[in-house]
Amino acid sequence: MHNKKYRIGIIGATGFTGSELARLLCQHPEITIKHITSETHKGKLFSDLHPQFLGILDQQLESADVIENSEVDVLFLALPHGISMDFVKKWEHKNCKIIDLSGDFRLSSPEVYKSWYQKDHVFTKGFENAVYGQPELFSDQIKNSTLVANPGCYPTASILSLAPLFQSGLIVEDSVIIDAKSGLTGAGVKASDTTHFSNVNENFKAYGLGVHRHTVEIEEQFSILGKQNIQVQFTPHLLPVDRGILVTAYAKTNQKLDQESITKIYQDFYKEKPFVRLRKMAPGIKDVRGSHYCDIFPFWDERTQRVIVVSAIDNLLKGAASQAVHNMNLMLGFEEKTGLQQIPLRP
Ligand SMILES: NC(=O)C1=CN([C@@H]2O[C@H](COP(=O)(O)OP(=O)(O)OC[C@H]3O[C@@H](n4cnc5c(N)ncnc54)[C@H](OP(=O)(O)O)[C@@H]3O)[C@@H](O)[C@H]2O)C=CC1
Ligand SMILES: CC(=O)N[C@@H](CCC(=O)OP(=O)(O)O)C(=O)O
Repeated sequence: MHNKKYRIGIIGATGFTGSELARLLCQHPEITIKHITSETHKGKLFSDLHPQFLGILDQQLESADVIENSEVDVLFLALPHGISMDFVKKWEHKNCKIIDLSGDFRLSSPEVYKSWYQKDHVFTKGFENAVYGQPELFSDQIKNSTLVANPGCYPTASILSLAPLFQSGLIVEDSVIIDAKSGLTGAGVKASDTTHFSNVNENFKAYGLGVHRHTVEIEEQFSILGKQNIQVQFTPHLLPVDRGILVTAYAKTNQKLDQESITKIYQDFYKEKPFVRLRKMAPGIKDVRGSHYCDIFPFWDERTQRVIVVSAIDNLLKGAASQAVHNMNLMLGFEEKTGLQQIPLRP
């Protein structure tokens, strides 16, 4: 393992996405994990915190400060938004590629960031070279980038659900409604009232109505694809399951379509995208659980003359960690599927 070529650091390895990154990267043939960090648990072994790694990754957790003078080829930031930007700033002059899993560099400007995250950005220069890391849309830019802003989980499922229709110019601009549901790991490893067992178990509720920060992330990407300013109605919901996101997206089109034509548009758009699978019926979250796949079913409703697209991802993988590894593969010039061919875990 130690003669592998590329050295990796994971900052924030104790969180949900950080430990998923470690799981994927342990099995990646081209890299070696040089550093994994934690502030709260520094000094402990990773496998003491996460027993599933016993005998596989018994590496010591270090403080992020300690590794500042070390050399790595790729640094993954699996940190809360508002904190990642400090690290990007600190590592600016290092000769290493950064993949940030937070929302700190996903938006178009520090001003947009401030209005949706209610926080001043401390590293506005980062917006000049950050690339939005959606491999199905921006693989050429990702290949040449040094700072990738890994997309959010809801945005990944939402953007992939309607991208082919926006790109084809077929969507009526103010008609999009995105109804999204996420498993609990989307809320991070720290327990809260929202994630308390009795508040979640056998419950199901909407949150963030009209104000969720992923709304603007989705709108900005649709605006790029559709070449006009797009607004969407986006409502997230909390599902009482560990992992998974299901998006149901509704839109009006400016031309009459039918099932055959809509299927063809999606087949053409995703024909060389190995991790988007087009389905013949609506997918469920278990169909993609534990994998890097995004399953999509585009449906034309002849009666209402509306398109309904259902997409499913694993929020911790295609919505975060495996998407970050996909971006790393592109940035380092590996075959894009390397280390990412896990078969979904059912039942
Ligand atoms: N969960 C999900 O489904 C998704 C998450 N994301 C994004 O990915 C990022 C990580 O998410 P997730 O893994 O869920 O988050 P978690 O809350 O599970 O983990 C975050 C980790 O960051 C570390 N951390 C917190 N504060 C600091 C700090 N001040 N300095 C250094 N380290 C710190 C903590 O480790 P320690 O206390 O050990 O130092 C913690 O384990 C977030 O920005 C999130 O929004 C994106 C898409 C999906
Ligand atoms: C279920 C749940 O709480 N999900 C999180 C989003 C997941 C996430 O971490 O997204 P970012 O990377 O953009 O922060 C939320 O709604 O805030």
